[in-house]
Amino acid sequence: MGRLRVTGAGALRGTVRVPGDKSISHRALILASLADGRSTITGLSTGEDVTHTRRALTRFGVTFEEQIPGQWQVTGGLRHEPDDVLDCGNAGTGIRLLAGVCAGVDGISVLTGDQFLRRRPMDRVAVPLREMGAGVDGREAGRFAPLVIRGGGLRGIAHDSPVASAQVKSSLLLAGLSAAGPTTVVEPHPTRRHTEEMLEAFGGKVAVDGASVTVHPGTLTATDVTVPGDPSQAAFWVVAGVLATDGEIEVPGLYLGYGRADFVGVLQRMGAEVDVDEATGTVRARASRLRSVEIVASDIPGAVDEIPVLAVAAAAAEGTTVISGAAELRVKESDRIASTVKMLRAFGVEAEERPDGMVVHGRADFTAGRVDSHGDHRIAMAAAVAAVTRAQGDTVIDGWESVATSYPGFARDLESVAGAGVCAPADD
Ligand SMILES: O=C(O)C1=C[C@@H](OP(=O)(O)O)[C@@H](O)[C@H](O)C1
Ligand SMILES: C=C(OP(=O)(O)O)C(=O)O
Repeated sequence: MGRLRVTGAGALRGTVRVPGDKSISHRALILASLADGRSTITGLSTGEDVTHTRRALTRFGVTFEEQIPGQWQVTGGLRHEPDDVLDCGNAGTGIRLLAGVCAGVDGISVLTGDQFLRRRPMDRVAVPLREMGAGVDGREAGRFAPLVIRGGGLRGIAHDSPVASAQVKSSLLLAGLSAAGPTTVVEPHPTRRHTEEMLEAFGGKVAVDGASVTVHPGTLTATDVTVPGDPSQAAFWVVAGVLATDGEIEVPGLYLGYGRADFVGVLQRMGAEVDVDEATGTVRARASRLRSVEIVASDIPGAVDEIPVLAVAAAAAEGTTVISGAAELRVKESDRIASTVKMLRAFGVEAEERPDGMVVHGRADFTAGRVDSHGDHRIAMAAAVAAVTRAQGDTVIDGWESVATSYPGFARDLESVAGAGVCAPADD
């Protein structure tokens, strides 16, 4: 198992260019595959999740050619069932969005993933896709992958989603492209709008009205997509800049659209010196004194993947932070309520689980610890931020290899802001 040793550093300074947005990358690959003609995608995420989605799409006969690093030419026209099992790796976004695609094509598709993905709930897409007319089966009556989908002959539905999930919404919108009649999804809280935004760019007919989205069936036309930087990855550097004794970090070129950068507002509520330049998509962070905050249900959809690193910020704040309305965290790559609390405790922080969140008691310094990522990239990266900014001594993070799912160059970027030698592979 891969391990990373991280040493504390007083100063964290510089500019970090994060990888292309993971959510946008999955969608760019899928929509370019469905579209007729050739699309060029520039700045695609280099993470393994997105690579799995690209490879899965080749099973449908779509071709991808990397012209220069990060720039892909896609020849779309996906119409037929895949010729092999689709391995989605660790990617919840990949499997759920592809399930929608598979429901829309005539024939049989089988989708699976790694040991973590096979534990995550799939009934949230299986149930509405069945209602649209697809046959969806899987382990435990379709609750878990591997999933077997018999696609084609769909009808549009109106789905009241019990969970605020952009993956569920997107899965149904993708299936809806080939259904008879419009498909509407209503969410309990509005979530990120990448699928809606990109469907429009590819000539799809989609209408957003608050928490309700409707797609009309139709074909897509190839277009070129430039993938902006991933705000979820930027969050690690922003929190690092805020927590460092001497911190000043900027992250340019980010997607700052709806439902993705709400972590900035949460940090500002905590008293962090963080500002945003919308024109250049830049977020800048400076070392700040933080106070505790309440993070509630309405904060979650726009900061869902940032909760582990926001919990690290809370652990360094004065007072007690309560996070609620975040039960969805239990069904991510790990149970992120349990794994975040365990990670904080490994640094000597007092923290408790709640069924739908956690309580974090802030303290001035962390003790260096040994942390387990639980196979979860966001826990590993949040731990690295805690270790480099606040821990006294060296920290070893077990399961560091999970970081490759979304941010293979994270350790290199950490050295670029904190100094060469601040982290290194560990043997013990
Ligand atoms: O649609 C997406 O790209 C994503 C939606 C979120 O998941 P849910 O839809 O399950 O909330 C998020 O956690 C995930 O990292 C990416
Ligand atoms: C939850 C995540 O991704 P996914 O659901 O695509 O596995 C994530 O990247 O934090």
